[in-house]
Amino acid sequence: MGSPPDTSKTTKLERYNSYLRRMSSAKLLAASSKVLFRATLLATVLLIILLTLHYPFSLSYISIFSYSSPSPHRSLLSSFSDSFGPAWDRDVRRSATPRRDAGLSVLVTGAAGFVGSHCSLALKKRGDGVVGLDNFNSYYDPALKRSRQALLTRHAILIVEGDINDSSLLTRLFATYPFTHVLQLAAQAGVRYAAKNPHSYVASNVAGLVSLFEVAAKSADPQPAIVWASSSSVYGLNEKSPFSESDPTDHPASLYAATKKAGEAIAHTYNHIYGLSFTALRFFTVYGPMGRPDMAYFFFTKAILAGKPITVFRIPGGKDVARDFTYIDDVVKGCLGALDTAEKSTGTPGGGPKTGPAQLRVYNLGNTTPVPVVKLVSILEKLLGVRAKKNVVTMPSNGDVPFTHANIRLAARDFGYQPTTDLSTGLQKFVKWYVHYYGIKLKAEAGGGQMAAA
Ligand SMILES: O=C(O)[C@H]1O[C@H](OP(=O)(O)OP(=O)(O)OC[C@H]2O[C@@H](n3ccc(=O)[nH]c3=O)[C@H](O)[C@@H]2O)[C@H](O)[C@@H](O)[C@@H]1O
Repeated sequence: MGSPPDTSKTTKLERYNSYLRRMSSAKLLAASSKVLFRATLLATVLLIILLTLHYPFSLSYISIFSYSSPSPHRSLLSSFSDSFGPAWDRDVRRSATPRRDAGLSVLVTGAAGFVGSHCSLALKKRGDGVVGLDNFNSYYDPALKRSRQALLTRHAILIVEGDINDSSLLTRLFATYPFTHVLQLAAQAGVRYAAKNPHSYVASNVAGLVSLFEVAAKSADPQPAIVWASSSSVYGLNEKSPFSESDPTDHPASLYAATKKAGEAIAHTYNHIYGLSFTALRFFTVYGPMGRPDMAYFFFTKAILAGKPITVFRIPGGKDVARDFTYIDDVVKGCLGALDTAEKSTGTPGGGPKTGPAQLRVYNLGNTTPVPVVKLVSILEKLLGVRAKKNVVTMPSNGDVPFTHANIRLAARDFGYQPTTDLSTGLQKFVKWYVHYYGIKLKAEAGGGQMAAA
């Protein structure tokens, strides 16, 4: 018999092979876990990007703009109008639903605008539901509109990006939520710009208005009550002072004024035929924090701080041009008062006959104290601590009127409108916001305690 084979070497080899096999499967496992982890991470990132593009408001509660930043860029959060779907519907309903008993649900058009953003915040703060609509056009710095949007987003107010001329978007909004009110502030503003770009006024202030009224009359169920921005400019070359709502408005001095006057006539028609409830608010040169850069008090401030000249208009014959400058907080109170007292529309949804006459109102929202523009400049000089370089010229005849002065008796009687902010106080608040927003430091100059921009 031969000796048994020596298996010790074979056994060692097998053990070694099995060790190698265990090692390589462990490595394989580790490697495949890494791949799996990376793939999951990539998929998550892709999913987030997709969600952001398609359901912007779901993520827009995360604040990405600073209120004080002068140049927030357009973000992924902005295009709502082409994002219809269950998440969009849910976001609209969430933003539109009031948080108080008998609260209003208001569609605010022009919500990224000056008056629109302030009104939206005030409504939301008292527990009303608000959905904004804005086309974010570039008539003035869209970054400021995005900044206002960011502020509204932080208060859980959704702004849908779209135009009032987009009937299908409007129809979709009303189908998604039964808004009780519309605060129609989307418009092409500015008196002198109308000479440069007349068609933009017709597109927004006439065609856009008709588009909104059509949907409100024929698609919305229930029909909302509509409160909307007319303008003190409809008084045109009126010489009677103060201006009362019953004064004639037959002499508009600008195409802007003419389109606002047309808006009042169009509202009358939709009230008469379809029973839509309308309240027109004639705003008198509204100013304040987060204001419009195309307005004189705003661009005067910018020019004065930059040491650049400003042009101050005078009426032929040397009289001062004057405006009934009205502070934003006073106007907001007027807008809310008008909404609160607006009666329901009386039409039949679908555009059928009205069941009875509907409310049709017009109110001045002014300050009642006209101030010469030269006085406005001297207040700014004091607040900024810089002397303005003034070019005083005769007012060109491209849309401006010599003066405005509101009689507010009707608004006071019907919803307690009472402006409380004088121009100095209001401009002080504006300047405080302006220097903060644009990161400007006003510093004391050596000697004389004068202030200057750093
Ligand atoms: O109340 C209104 O109905 C209107 O108020 C303002 O229009 P306006 O009063 O002309 O406001 P600004 O453009 O800010 O002008 C204010 C005053 O400064 C004067 N101004 C304007 C520009 C300029 O370079 N120099 C100057 O002296 C104007 O003549 C006016 O008296 C708004 O721009 C309109 O959108 C609004 O509808």
